[in-house]
Amino acid sequence: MDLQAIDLGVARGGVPVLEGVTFSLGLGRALVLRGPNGAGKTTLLRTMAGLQPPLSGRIEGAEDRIAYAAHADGLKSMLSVTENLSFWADVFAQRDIEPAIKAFDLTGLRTRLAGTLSAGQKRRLGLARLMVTGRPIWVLDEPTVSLDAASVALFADAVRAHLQQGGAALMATHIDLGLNEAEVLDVGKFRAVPRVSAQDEAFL
Ligand SMILES: Nc1ncnc2c1ncn2[C@@H]1O[C@H](COP(=O)(O)OP(=O)(O)OP(=O)(O)O)[C@@H](O)[C@H]1O
Repeated sequence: MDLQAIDLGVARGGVPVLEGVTFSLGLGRALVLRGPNGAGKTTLLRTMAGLQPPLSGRIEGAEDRIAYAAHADGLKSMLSVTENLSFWADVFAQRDIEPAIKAFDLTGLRTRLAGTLSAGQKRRLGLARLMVTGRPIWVLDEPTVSLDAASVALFADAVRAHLQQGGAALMATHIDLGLNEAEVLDVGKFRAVPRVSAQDEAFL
């Protein structure tokens, strides 16, 4: 089943940010959200991931199918790299963390406490967690922040493999990952129109 946004309205801090957002994301596909800073990409991704309710419209095909990775890595600093991944694998009733360790080049860091990793290494570990969720739809907010060119390439490979295995990815990123499969959605066209209140109309 596709992940669908249907006439979706999203708000931040009580203020409508986007409205009428409609798209469909099929398995095997990637959709990249574009738009300038503050356009509403994070707000839309958080809503799609179920972290906040929509203001209007609806979302189909999301239930228990989304793995979300945001700016904050949310790693357990006093657990090692393998312990962090095993913890997440347990949460999602998965077992094998080896493909994730390999895909994100974490082999030499297995026993390191997550709190001692560099920013880019933490990011790699945060993204590796996606693979141990077993969830088909990855929702990613600026996944390449702190990553060097080699790590961006690893990440792009992991997304490509995920799509080839029948997964899907919805992401906000300012950089081109070189994913031929990716479609682009400019959120600017869904910008919410500021409402003129009834009180203001008396002064027109
Ligand atoms: N807690 C908050 N309260 C009120 N407004 C907020 C809050 N957080 C964000 N906003 C505003 O909501 C709007 C949408 O922000 P959002 O983070 O979704 O944009 P974005 O497209 O992801 O931006 P960026 O590319 O900078 O990450 C912005 O105008 C932002 O200032």
